[in-house]
Amino acid sequence: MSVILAKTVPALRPVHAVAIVAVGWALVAIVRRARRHLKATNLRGPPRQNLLFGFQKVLNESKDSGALYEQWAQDYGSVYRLPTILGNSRVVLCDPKAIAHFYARESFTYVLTPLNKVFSDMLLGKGSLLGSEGEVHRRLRKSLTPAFSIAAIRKLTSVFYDSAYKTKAAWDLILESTPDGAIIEVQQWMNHISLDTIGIAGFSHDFGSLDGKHADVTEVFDSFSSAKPSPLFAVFLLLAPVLPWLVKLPNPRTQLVRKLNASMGAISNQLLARTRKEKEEGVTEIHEEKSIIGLLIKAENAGSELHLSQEEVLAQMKVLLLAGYETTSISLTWALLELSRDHAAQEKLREELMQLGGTDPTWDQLTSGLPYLDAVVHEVLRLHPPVTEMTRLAADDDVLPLSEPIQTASGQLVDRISMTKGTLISIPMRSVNRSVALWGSDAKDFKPERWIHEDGISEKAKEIQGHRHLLTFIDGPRTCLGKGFAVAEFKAVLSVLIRNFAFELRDGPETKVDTARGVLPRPKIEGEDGCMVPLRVRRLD
Ligand code: HEM
Repeated sequence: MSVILAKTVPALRPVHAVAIVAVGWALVAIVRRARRHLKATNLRGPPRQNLLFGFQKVLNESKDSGALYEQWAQDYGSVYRLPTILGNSRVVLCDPKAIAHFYARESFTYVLTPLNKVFSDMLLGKGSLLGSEGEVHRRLRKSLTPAFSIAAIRKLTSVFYDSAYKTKAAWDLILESTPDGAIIEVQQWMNHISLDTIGIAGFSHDFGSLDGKHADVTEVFDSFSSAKPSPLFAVFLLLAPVLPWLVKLPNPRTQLVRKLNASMGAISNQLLARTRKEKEEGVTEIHEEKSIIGLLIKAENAGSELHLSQEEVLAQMKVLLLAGYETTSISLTWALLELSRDHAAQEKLREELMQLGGTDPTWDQLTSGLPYLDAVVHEVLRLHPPVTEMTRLAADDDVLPLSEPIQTASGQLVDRISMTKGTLISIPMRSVNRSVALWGSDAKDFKPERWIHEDGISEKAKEIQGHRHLLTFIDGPRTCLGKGFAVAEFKAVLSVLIRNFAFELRDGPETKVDTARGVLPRPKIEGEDGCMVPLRVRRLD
């Protein structure tokens, strides 16, 4: 019988397999589209101009994708459908109520896209907070949460100041012989500050980068901004939302991602081995129970409720290195840039800090006693969120409420929209943070005062949920776990630098600032290579 079958049924050739996959894919797409037509709100949106890439190419190549998202929101309403690659589309949410609804359901109804997962696994390995969802995400997050309580961060204040004072000492040395100031590339210094701070605060390890020690990991981070993606990789990136495996194909950018993973893994393994050994030997004072590494090791040995596998422990170490390093150094660099552009704000901040009589702000002053410092920090976080947008996949059908009714494609006014399973949803955080419709006509300006005056923030902006009505740390179950840490570090470091030094743009007030693609977008001077931010720094005695 089997001999007869072998003779009569032709073998499946690769071309047939590809055809079957393609037909299957097309069928799924047709069914999904039919469901969407029947069940989902028929949203308006810009008409497809490029059949292959939709608007994805325009967005990937744009220097200010936030402005594009904002223009479409003006033209088509605060929730709209955006054509993307190969006939696909995503729904863009700019409406505060819809965004709050979305974030409240993140990790369960709205889940990571296949591309999110591929990137996360390539960069951090399997089992990271950033690459997990649902109950697994909840368990991983719970194991780390005690390290980020107010009491735990308060204890770290001296670590933040130590990093700031090491920087001050190094700059004092540079400026000793140049009373009129010297040009200092501040971005690199902010990288050193955030790396050494997360090393000591999180892992009881001094990377020593502020003391001039070389850390492999910073070198790999740095190479991201100097490595231009090849034209082929740019095409892969465009197609990746539909064909995520494309980003795994060998290319210089992917190699860097893997190198960063390996480099963060090597450090994390070293730190874990040392701490495990110390634990065995009973050296408890080095890793307090509530420190990040202490908690991770505790979870590795915990019962089933919180247990973390070795792979998960390692992945969390990498998440914290990445999150603690990139985002904070980018924010500090933007702060120095904005204050170099706006001398009045810089002077006002200095005056507020000087009122403390030459001492460093206490924890209470850092958190609630210095309104202008608080205003500068939140204005920088509003204008320059290091993570600019995110895309997720609807795992279920859902109905999202709206703050204001929108018009559908058939002209109907609706105050809620229906969305079907399988829909891709994007939140353009940077665009919403800077939206004129929400923040008013001065939304694009650096204006710390808006955080101080009673009516400085419009009622519409106040509808945005999330830390201080910003989407910078997103919101909901995945909201940044380190936001208290980040804001306290940001304020402590800025308070020391602004009290002791004056900052100006190297080439005068007209200097144009651009962004370079690092792991995340980083500021740089327009027309210059890499991502350097050279400022004229002067000592204030
Ligand atoms: C200005 C500084 C920072 C900004 C703007 C920021 C922003 C963000 C954002 C947008 C996310 C969500 C990412 C996603 O789900 O795709 C996130 C997650 C996270 N951040 Fe931050 N972050 C900052 C600093 C930090 C620091 C200093 C730490 C730790 C020391 C940290 C730890 C984390 C962790 C652990 C997560 C994952 C949370 C989860 O999935 O449950 N972040 N952060």
